[in-house]
Amino acid sequence: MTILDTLGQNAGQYATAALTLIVIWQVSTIIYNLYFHPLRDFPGPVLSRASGIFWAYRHSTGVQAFHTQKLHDKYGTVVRVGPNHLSFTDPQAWKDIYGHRIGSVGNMTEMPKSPVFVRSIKNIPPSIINADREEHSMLRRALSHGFSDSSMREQEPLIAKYVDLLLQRLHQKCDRGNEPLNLETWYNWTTFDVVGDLVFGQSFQCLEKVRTHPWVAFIFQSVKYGATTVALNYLGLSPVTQIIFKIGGLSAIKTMRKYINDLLTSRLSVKGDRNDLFEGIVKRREEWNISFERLSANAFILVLAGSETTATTLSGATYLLLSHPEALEKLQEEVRSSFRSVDDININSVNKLSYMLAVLNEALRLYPPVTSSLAREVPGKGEHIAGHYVAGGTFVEVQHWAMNHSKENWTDPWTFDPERFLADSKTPSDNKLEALQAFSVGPRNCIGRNLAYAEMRLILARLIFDFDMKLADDSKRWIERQKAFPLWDRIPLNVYLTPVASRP
Ligand code: HEM
Repeated sequence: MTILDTLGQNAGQYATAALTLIVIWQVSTIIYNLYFHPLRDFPGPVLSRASGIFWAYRHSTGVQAFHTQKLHDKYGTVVRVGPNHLSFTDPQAWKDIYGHRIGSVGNMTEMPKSPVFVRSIKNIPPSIINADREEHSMLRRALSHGFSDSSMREQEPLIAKYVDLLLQRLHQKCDRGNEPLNLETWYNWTTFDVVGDLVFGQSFQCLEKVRTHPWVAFIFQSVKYGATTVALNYLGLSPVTQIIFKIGGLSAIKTMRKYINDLLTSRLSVKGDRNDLFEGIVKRREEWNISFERLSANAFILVLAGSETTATTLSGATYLLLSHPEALEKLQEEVRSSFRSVDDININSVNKLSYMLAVLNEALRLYPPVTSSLAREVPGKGEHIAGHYVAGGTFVEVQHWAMNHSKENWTDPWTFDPERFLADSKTPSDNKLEALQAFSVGPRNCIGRNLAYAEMRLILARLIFDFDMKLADDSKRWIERQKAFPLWDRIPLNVYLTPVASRP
């Protein structure tokens, strides 16, 4: 026998041994997950309890949130969606998972976010969304003034400028109701321009130039890509994620960084105070020694969080209204009887539109901008969540999509019914309104909530005041045809707009 033969034989034996070890490891993991894991008594489908691969696959293909909702329908308010992962639809879970925690394990004031879900790429500097607790509370304090009511009053003329421009463009382009317009894009351009100005001191000129800025496309690509990296990390393949990022993501990030860096440099050169969303961080830049990269990461997150979500809700509300003529009629009646002219419509006056608020809340329920993926990791030895004892190290979450469509929380959960949110509604209802927490709760909840409502009310009021709207045939079943990563992969929402003044 030659040396080569012996080597070949050995290589074959090593490969067989390695394969056998992998199979034994996989089988024992599955047996452990099913029969010995601390979560073994929680209900869920056998495949999800046995391996994380099914959750990871669904997450990366944009269908995970929909599947989890179906599991809740079948198994109840708590479901084991992965071997080490529970999803809850009991509203109490909002407080137990995301709420402030006083005197809890290890002096922790919050249940921490897991790097698996929020820091899938290690090389990208953290921002407010994924910073650790200390850095997060510093950033949050610094930003809070820019999001206060008094700041919003100062920011109103800037917001109104873009809303005016949106309306002007829609009048120019609508061809008196003969040319359908993709409102999903128009909303996105508007919210993007507004937040661009509120962060960088200049808009992305989407409305001005009637074109999508490369950032808009990049933001969504990064969200989709993020779902895949989370899925890989979920399976313990973080090193693969880092390699894929180095090969594919790095050059895209570099291109985007150039855009951000130019805008940021120009923002940092502004002399004196600018009462916008970013001023609080800019002011403390030197005192806290915040690097340019960290500033840039926070600016990116503010633009993403402040544009996508608001545009999504406006699109969802418009679609749902146009698919429910009786609700549209009520809203038209409310808006058109409340104002004599467009000059009366402002952030203060739209606050009084109670039916509009109910419409927006119902849209946030049926089409939540963040469908899922706000997972936290149970600290210490374990915690009680919605009456269940959950072992330390478990991923726990409330998924908006599942919570908002739960038959335990809502009467007719799939029906668009804004009335359920009206306090003076005479109809008896079993709706648990506290189940809707579109902006999350606790120390990491949405800091932009008031801004979002102000922007959405203003834009919707202006549209309803100026136009009659009709959904184009190609935009029927608009929600059902989309995927979520876990932000929506929105498809065009084509609408015919007829100026009210030009109606025969
Ligand atoms: C309908 C509109 C919006 C919805 C539904 C929404 C929803 C949310 C949710 C669910 C979170 C928690 C994320 C987490 O736990 O990881 C969040 C965080 C955040 N949102 Fe919003 N958001 C909206 C609009 C806005 C706007 C207009 C801004 C302004 C820039 C904004 C800025 C932020 C920021 C900075 C955070 C991180 C807060 C922190 O970690 O302390 N959001 N948002």
